[in-house]
Amino acid sequence: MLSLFSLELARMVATTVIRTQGLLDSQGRQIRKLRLSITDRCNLRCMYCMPVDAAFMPPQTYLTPTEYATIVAELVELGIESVRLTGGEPLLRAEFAEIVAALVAAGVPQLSLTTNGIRLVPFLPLLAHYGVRRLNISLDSLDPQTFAAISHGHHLETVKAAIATAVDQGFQVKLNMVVMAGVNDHELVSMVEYAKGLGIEVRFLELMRIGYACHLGSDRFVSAATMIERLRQHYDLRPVMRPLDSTSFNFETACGGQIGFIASESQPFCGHCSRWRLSADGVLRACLFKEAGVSLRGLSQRERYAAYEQVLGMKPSLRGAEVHHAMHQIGG
Ligand SMILES: Nc1nc2c(ncn2[C@@H]2O[C@H](COP(=O)(O)OP(=O)(O)OP(=O)(O)O)[C@@H](O)[C@H]2O)c(=O)[nH]1
Ligand SMILES: C[S@@+](CC[C@H](N)C(=O)[O-])C[C@H]1O[C@@H](n2cnc3c(N)ncnc32)[C@H](O)[C@@H]1O
Ligand code: SF4
Ligand code: SF4
Repeated sequence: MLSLFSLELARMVATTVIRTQGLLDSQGRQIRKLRLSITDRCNLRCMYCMPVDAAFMPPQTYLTPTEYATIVAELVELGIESVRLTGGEPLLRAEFAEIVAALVAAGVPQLSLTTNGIRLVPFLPLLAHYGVRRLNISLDSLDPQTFAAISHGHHLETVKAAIATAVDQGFQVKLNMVVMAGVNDHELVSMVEYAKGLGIEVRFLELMRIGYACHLGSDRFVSAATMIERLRQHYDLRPVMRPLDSTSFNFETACGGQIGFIASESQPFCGHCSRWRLSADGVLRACLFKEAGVSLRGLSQRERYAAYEQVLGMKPSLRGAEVHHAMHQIGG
């Protein structure tokens, strides 16, 4: 009886702390960004993300739009300032429009989207209506055959058309390209030129050792330092100031255009990490590279606040070397 009482008391003290201090962890990292995966399914099969015969969660395990809104409203109250919808491919989620509407109604200050772009164009009016202006679009190659070899889909023209339309309509678009040796690393300059032509930022991602990517040999890896060295042969790169918790570090070129690098392998950015992740089936995680998380499904409000407190203590100081859970299930 006494121990139950002590447990309850500890829970009350803990939740009082997050209610007053917000989501500040013991290493001084303030959690202010949430990556929200709304499905683990995808219409592509990128060679570093999932196998062709990938297994998916049953859709009935997904949180509902109302459940997302309830959780996100609580997290906004605790200091979450921005929510990025991701997946899997978020635009495949049947209730996408309802989720966006529910999140906006829940008071999310900034809502953004990471997508492969295939189904983007019909959603642009909805996104504009709800003020979702920041779109990160994945584009790993400008060559149709390489694009298909990486993604197992023949959608290069559709994605390029979606990028052009979104830019035309005033969305703030950033491109994400995962760079792999002997696959697409010869396209760094052409990607910079393509982005420059559209007046948008391109970010080159190091291949991370997560989930299905662990089956790729280390000889596929290209470090940001190598990419920069190659790009410096073509451009004068000037460093640009970025927020401390930015995933990328950026440069601008003398001829305009920003180039960023997401160097999670060679230069992990955990010291200032401000992100949590919520998977489509409701598991809240403190870190992309940690299997462990806490399921929020079916919890009462009091239990959820205790779960937030628990997750606050789960972010490592540094990421592990690799992790085997699937990127598309965690919310990449
Ligand atoms: N290790 C690690 N990688 C991350 C983290 N957040 C994002 N990334 C990597 O960066 C990639 C691109 O992220 P995006 O979805 O474009 O979003 P972002 O860069 O976090 O967001 P913005 O800064 O708002 O553009 C992800 O797919 C991951 O590969 C993180 O917290 N840890
Ligand atoms: C998992 S996807 C989800 C959103 C959407 N389907 C897309 O591709 O933009 C988010 C981002 O994760 C990146 N990604 C996935 N696996 C990765 C890996 N092993 N290393 C680096 N980036 C990876 C993708 O390139 C993409 O930019
Ligand atoms: S990276 Fe995105 S588009 Fe590619 S398979 Fe994974 S979820 Fe799909
Ligand atoms: S590896 Fe984990 S702690 Fe490090 S930046 Fe990514 S999510 Fe944050």
